[in-house]
Amino acid sequence: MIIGVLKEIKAEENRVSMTPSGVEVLVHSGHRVLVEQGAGVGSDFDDAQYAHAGAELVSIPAAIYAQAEMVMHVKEPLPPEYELIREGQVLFTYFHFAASEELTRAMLARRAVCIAYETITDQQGALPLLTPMSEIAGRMAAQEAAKYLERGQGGRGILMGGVPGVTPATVLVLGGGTVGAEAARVACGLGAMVFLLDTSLPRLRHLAEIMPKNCIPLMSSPATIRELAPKADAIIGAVLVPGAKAPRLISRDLLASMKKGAVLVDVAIDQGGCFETSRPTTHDQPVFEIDGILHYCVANMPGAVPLTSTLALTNATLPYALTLAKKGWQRAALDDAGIGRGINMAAGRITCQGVAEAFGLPHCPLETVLGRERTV
Ligand SMILES: NC(=O)C1=CN([C@@H]2O[C@H](COP(=O)(O)OP(=O)(O)OC[C@H]3O[C@@H](n4cnc5c(N)ncnc54)[C@H](O)[C@@H]3O)[C@@H](O)[C@H]2O)C=CC1
Ligand SMILES: CC(=O)C(=O)O
Ligand SMILES: [Mg+2]
Repeated sequence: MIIGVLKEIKAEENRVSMTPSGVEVLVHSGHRVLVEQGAGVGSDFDDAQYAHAGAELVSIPAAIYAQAEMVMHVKEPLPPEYELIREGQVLFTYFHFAASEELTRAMLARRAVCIAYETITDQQGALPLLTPMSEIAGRMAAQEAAKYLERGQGGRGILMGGVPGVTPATVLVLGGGTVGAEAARVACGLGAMVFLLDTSLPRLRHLAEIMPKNCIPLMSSPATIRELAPKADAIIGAVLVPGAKAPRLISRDLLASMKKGAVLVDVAIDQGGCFETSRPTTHDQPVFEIDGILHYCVANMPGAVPLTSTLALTNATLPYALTLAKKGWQRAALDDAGIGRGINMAAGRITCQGVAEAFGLPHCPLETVLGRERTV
């Protein structure tokens, strides 16, 4: 298969979808890998390393879109790329379609095969291509909350851990999955008092066993959120219903009950955000203020730590890229239902229910598309 690795064009996105060592494995498995010149620079990989790994360096992204059967990215395609995408071309990247009707309609119109890292599942039902970036974003979320709580950054001016004799910050984490647990762990490590909310009782039981004593796992409910939000110095949004728009857990009205200079970090912004007042921001201007509350809503947080993120991402994506390249997407999806769950769109149809529901568009089961594909 011909595989394309593009340079990311989203603001301050320094990751690349494949390391030189990943390219080497793909090439040794018999595939051609076209890498855009300079694609790895932000992650400290130069063109010579990719050439040494067997990649063909290409200067124009359009030439990669024209030749590659599978294009790998980190973030979703942006408007300048839309018209380069060919019918039936496999795009393998984070899409987060439920957050963008424009992207959804554009990919449908291109009739691309969109395989979303974030909805592929493994045999335990976990999200193996989302998890490493969630680990990073979760840890970062606590760091960013600590930073923006500083007075000079616009925050309340409270130190996460306090000091002996002085109360630490109170942190409310909504969602106790990968992001939430990592955020809570780092906030606890800094010494904060942490409330970690989830709707899954088995998950709360597990969290109660593994988290430190200054973390209190609690059942999430509107009443509990209403009770804790006014006490919080920082709230971290970390909920997920895979493929679907994030549930809205903090309304604008609730902001009025919160402390001025408190910080909201909406990690779930890539699925539309779990605070009513959230809108996506970028690393060059990560925060904005509404009703005296600071909002941090960067949709590609791991892009800020590319030396960690690119390695972690390739560790997770490479086995899937190898399978897709070897078998083709149809066979791969038939053999592994978890890969099938990654296919959000194919043949001009939406095959992920959450995405279809987000915009009231028709859903077509993947089996139907595969049946059609098999007969053409
Ligand atoms: N902004 C960024 O740069 C990044 C964002 N993310 C996003 O962070 C979000 C969380 O990801 P993960 O932790 O990996 O997901 P996860 O699936 O591991 O955890 C989500 C948790 O939310 C819980 N949940 C669902 N509805 C809830 C509700 N109403 N109240 C409380 N808890 C609820 C679930 O039970 C689950 O435990 C996703 O939207 C993901 O895409 C992940 C990485 C980077
Ligand atoms: C998960 C995701 O969207 C990111 O790492 O940017
Ligand atoms: Mg997870």
